[in-house]
Parts: sequence; structure tokens; C-alpha cells
Amino acid sequence: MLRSCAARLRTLRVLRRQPGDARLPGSQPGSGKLRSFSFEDVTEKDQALPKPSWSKDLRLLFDKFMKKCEDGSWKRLPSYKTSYTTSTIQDIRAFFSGSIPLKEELMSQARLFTRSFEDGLGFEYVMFYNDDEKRVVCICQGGLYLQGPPGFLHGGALATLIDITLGTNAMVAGGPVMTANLDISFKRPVPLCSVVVINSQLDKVEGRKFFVSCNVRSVDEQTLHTEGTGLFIKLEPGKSLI
Ligand SMILES: CCCCC/C=C\C/C=C\C/C=C/C/C=C\CCCC(=O)SCCNC(=O)CCNC(=O)[C@H](O)C(C)(C)COP(=O)(O)OP(=O)(O)OC[C@H]1O[C@@H](n2cnc3c(N)ncnc32)[C@H](O)[C@@H]1OP(=O)(O)O
Repeated sequence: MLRSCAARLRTLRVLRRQPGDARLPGSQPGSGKLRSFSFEDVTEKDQALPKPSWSKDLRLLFDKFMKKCEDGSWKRLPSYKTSYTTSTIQDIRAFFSGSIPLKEELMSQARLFTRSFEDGLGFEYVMFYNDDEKRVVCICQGGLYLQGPPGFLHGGALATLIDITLGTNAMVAGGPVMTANLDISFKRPVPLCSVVVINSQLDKVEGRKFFVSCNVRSVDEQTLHTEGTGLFIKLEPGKSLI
């Protein structure tokens, strides 16, 4: 989760970064006491870019959303497998007031779950964010290692994709969050290796509570596969998780 958390923060940093600004959102006034660290700390390859393992549908959708990015209304969110410098891990530990149970040497080996498969066999996805509309769209393709029912995507894999999409929506709006509740209605199974679109919307913010909903549709929009809602709680800097 922490890998996911910090990777999302890096995504946020890229999203909100102004020229000459190398501070984390978490280091902004009121959101924590993280020191700034440089953009150059991020040395990994951005995973949210076309790969040979992508299907034609995923490429076409990617191109369509990249066009929407041209006028600045939408932004592509970069995504990493994550590997952190020691100082970054220290910042994360400080944010959680030392409550991360994993030892230092294991922390540096941990990987973001959704980016841990070989190209094309697991989760292939890209998210796009529209600030005005408070929407995050995730275009995704679930590979052969994500099978549930024969020939179909595992429901837990789809729930994961929904979680990270809704979580990203809450996080770009409010900073570091954790999933408190997910409610998912599976309506039609998703064929393995097919491409679906997760369309999410920030519905309401009440204090630290971020309510987000989504639907999951086929590329041609004809099939409504799934609907989901989530509650995400903004984390308080310095508050222990355990
Ligand atoms: C380089 C430096 C980087 C620094 C990085 C720093 C931080 C990064 C951290 C996070 C970034 C995260 C990004 C990831 C984004 C998405 C998540 C990815 C998916 C996951 O994989 S994530 C793992 C699964 N997730 C859990 O493992 C959560 C277990 N849980 C908890 O850790 C706590 O539960 C927590 C933290 C959620 C809240 O705890 P808390 O102590 O902060 O807040 P509290 O309990 O006071 O609740 C406040 C108000 O929310 C209401 N509320 C709470 N829970 C509710 C529920 N379930 N239903 C309805 N209402 C609920 C209360 O009723 C109250 O409401 P009210 O204020 O009205 O009374």
C-alpha cells in the first residue's frame, strides 16, 4: 500500500508541479511536515506509456485521451513501479509517525502491486485527470495472469483497478488518502485481455471524507460491466496507522 501511496504522491507532484517547484503536495502548508525533495529523485521509467503488449484498442484510447490533453483540460498521470531513495522512505516513515512495520531493506524491495507483472500479463493501465470536472478516467487491459472465471477477468483484479482509480481521484483532490470503503456491483464479466474504461467522479467531500463513484464500460461503451463507489479518508500527517 505504501508503495502505492508514495507512487501516487509522485504522480500528484508531477500533476501539480509548476516550473521551478519541486515540492511534494504532502509538503504544502497544512498537509504535513515533509521536506521537499527533488524531481530528479524519480529515476524510474514511466509505466503509463504505450508498450508492445498493448492491444490496438488500448492504443487507440490512449491516443484519444492524449488528444484531449492538448488543450490542458485533461492530464495524463504518470505511473511507476517505484523505487525510493533512503531519504524518501524516511519522509514516508515520518509522515506515518514511524508506524510502518516493514524494515528498511524490505521497504526498498517492495513494489507497487499493480505494476509487478511482466508487461502485458497483468495490469496495463493509464489514468487521465480532469480538474474542472473532478474526474479520473482509467483505460485498462487485464492480462492473462488476472483470470478469474475461465476467459474472464478476476473480480478482485477489477476491484483493484477500481480502487486505484477512485483513490487517485480522491488523492488528486485532497492529498494522501486511504480506502475506507469500497462497494462494487459486478454486472457483466470482463473478457480477459479486453480493454475497459473506468470513469470516476468525485461526488462529495465532507471534511476528511472523499466520496467517489465510477462505472466500468467496454471500449464501445455498449456494455456496462461494473459500478462502484468508494469512501477515502484523508490521512493526517504524524498520525500512526496502527
Ligand atoms: C516522499 C514522501 C511521501 C509521503 C507519503 C505519505 C503518505 C502517503 C499516504 C497515503 C497515500 C495513499 C494513497 C493511496 C490511495 C488509495 C489507497 C490505495 C488502496 C489501498 O490499498 S488502501 C489500503 C486498504 N485500506 C486500509 O487498510 C484502511 C484501514 N483503515 C484505516 O487505516 C483507518 O480506518 C483510516 C486511515 C481509513 C481512517 O482512520 P483515521 O483514524 O484517520 O480516521 P477516523 O477513524 O477518525 O475516521 C475519520 C472519519 O471517517 C469515518 N470513517 C472511517 N472509516 C469509515 C468506513 N469504513 N466507513 C464509513 N466511515 C468511515 C469515521 O467515522 C470518521 O467520520 P467522522 O469524522 O464523521 O466521525
